[in-house]
Amino acid sequence: MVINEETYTVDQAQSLRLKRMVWGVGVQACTMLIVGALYGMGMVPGLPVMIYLGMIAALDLVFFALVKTGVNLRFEDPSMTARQITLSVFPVIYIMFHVVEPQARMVLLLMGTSSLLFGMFRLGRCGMLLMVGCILGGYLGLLVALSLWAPERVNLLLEAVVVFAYTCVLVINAYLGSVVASMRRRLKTQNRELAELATLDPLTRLPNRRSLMAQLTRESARTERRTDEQDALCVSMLDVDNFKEVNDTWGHEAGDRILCEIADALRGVVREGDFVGRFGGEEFVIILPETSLDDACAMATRIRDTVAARHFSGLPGGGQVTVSQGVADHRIGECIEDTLRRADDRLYQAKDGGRNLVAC
Ligand SMILES: Nc1nc2c(ncn2[C@@H]2O[C@H](COP(=O)(O)OP(=O)(O)OP(=O)(O)O)[C@@H](O)[C@H]2O)c(=O)[nH]1
Repeated sequence: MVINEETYTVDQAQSLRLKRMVWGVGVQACTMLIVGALYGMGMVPGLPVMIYLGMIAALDLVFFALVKTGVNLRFEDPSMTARQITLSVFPVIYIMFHVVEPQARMVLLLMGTSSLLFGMFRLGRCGMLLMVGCILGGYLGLLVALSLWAPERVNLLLEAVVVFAYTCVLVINAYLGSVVASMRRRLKTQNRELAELATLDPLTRLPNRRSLMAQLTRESARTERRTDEQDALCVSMLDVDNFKEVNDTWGHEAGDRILCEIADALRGVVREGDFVGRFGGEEFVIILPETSLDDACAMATRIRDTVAARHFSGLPGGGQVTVSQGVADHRIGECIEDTLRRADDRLYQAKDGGRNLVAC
C-alpha cells in the first residue's frame, strides 16, 4: 500500500518526477503559445523564437534524460527542483529581450511566476526565496541588457514600478508555496507515523498481530502453490514463562524492558526471510517460510537456548528468563488460524511439560 512519498519504490518516485516534468512542459507550452501569438503579430522576430524553442527543447531533453537514465538519483535532490526552476528562467528572459513591445513583455513576465510554484513540491522557505532572487535577478539582468542595447524599448521609471510589483507577487507566491510545502512535509510525517501505528507494536517495535496475520496469509498462499516438503511453512508460537511472576516481583516496567529484550534477541537469531512479530501480551510468533518441521523445531530450540542464556538487563542482577514454544507446519488447504491453533496447543504442551521447552 502506498501511503506517502517515502513509501514509494524508486520506480514509482521516478515516474512521479516524470509526471511533474510533463506538467512543467504544459506550462512551457502555454508560454510557447503566447510567444507564437507575439510572433504572429510581428512583435518578435523569427530567429529568436527558434532559438527560444531550441533552448526549451534542450533543457527538457536533458532533464528527461537524467531521470530516464537514473543519473538524477545521484543528486541530493533527485527531483532537481531548484535546477529546473532556475534554468527555465533563461529561455523566457532571452525571448523577452527580443520582444519589441514592452506591454507584450509583461505578459511573459506573468508566466514566469508559475515556474516558481513548482518549488512547493520540495523547497523550504529559504529555497523558495532563493528562486525569487533568481527570477528577479534574471529580470534585472534583462533590464540592464535592454538599457544597454535597446534603450528605446525600456522605460526605467515604469520598470521600477513593475519590479516592485513583481517582487511583491513573487514573495507572496514563495511564502504561500513554502506554507503548502511545510504542510505536505507534516502530512508525510503523520502518514508515516500512522502507517507505523497500524503495523508496528509500539513497545517492541516488532510487527503487530495485524501484520503477522497479513504476512501469514501471504506466506500460506505462496506455500499452497508449492508441493516440496522442504518448502513447508512453519510457525512457532512463543510465550514467556512465568511472566506474571516477573511483573509481580519486579514491576510492570521491568516486564516491559524484558519484552523489548526478547524482541531484540528474536530479531538477532532468526534468518533473513523469517518474520517475527508480537502476537499480543507476552506472546510472539515466528513465521518460518520454506522450512521443514524438523528445521523449524531446530530453530525454535536455538531461540529457546539464546533466550535462556541471555542476562536480561531489565531484571536486577542481570537475571534470566525462559520461553516455551509450540511449533506447527501449515497443512495444505487448512486456514492459517488452524495452523496457529495447533502451534498454540503445542505451546500448552510445552508449558505442561515444565516450561523452557519446544513442542513440535
Ligand atoms: N509488563 C508487561 N506485562 C504484560 C504485557 N502484556 C501482558 N503482560 C502480562 O503478562 C502476564 C501473563 O501472565 P500469564 O498469562 O498468567 O502467564 P505467565 O505468568 O507467563 O505463566 P505461563 O505462561 O504459564 O508461564 C500477565 O501478568 C500480563 O499482565 C505487557 O505489555 N507488559
